[in-house]
Amino acid sequence: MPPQIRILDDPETLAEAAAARCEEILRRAVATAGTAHLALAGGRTPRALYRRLARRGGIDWRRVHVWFGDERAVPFDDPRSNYRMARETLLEHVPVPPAQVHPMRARPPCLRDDAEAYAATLCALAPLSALGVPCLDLVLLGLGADGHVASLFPGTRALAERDDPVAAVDEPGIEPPRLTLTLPVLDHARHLLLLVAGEEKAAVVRRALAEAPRGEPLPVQRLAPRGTLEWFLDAAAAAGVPREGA
Ligand SMILES: O=C1O[C@H](COP(=O)(O)O)[C@@H](O)[C@H](O)[C@H]1O
Repeated sequence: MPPQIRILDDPETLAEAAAARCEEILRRAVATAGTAHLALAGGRTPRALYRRLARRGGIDWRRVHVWFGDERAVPFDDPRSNYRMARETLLEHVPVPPAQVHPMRARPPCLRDDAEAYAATLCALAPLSALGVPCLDLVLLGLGADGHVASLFPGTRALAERDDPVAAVDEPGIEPPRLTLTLPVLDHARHLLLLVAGEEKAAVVRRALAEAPRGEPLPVQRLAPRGTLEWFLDAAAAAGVPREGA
């Protein structure tokens, strides 16, 4: 299925539209399966979305499992922690049972053990494909200016991981080290929402969506989703993307 691209006027409108779409997907998953599995993005872009999601009344959070797409190897109270950001903007404002929130522990020098432990919990609680890959209902992603999604950075080993659902990202140039979901898990999600805002992302968005492929594909271009992929862009990030009818 080709990606769907939605261009919203500004970050606030983007957050509102993405919140409505998340609510719709989570409601449908709960209605269908009784439980929904959601993976959160970190970084700056999703904060406004999480604040809006916390205020929407249509999600039965008691039936949602909350996972993380990636995490930095910092304590959970560190300002760089994706879990801390999600807790402050969303999780402490909704009635999700604590046992259904699954922060990623990333503690060097045990990063590989932490990756294995997270993968084991994910595989135990989420539905699995015939090949044993976790199938999450909704995975939220951001996009780095270098084209990274989750913590799948250009040129890193984690980007090439095809077997393990969770990988350690501990290589020169990545500071602090991280844990990340891998491409097979992202590709098996029923819905991927990619949120991108700000003029500093316009060049990477243009390269990913509007330019002829050149050189090594960006991490975001390595996505091969079995489900839907929806891009939510604000006008600044979408500056180089041709508009329909333009
Ligand atoms: O490092 C990260 O970056 C991406 C993009 O973050 P943003 O601040 O530019 O929105 C994010 O999706 C990822 O979770 C985070 O760890």
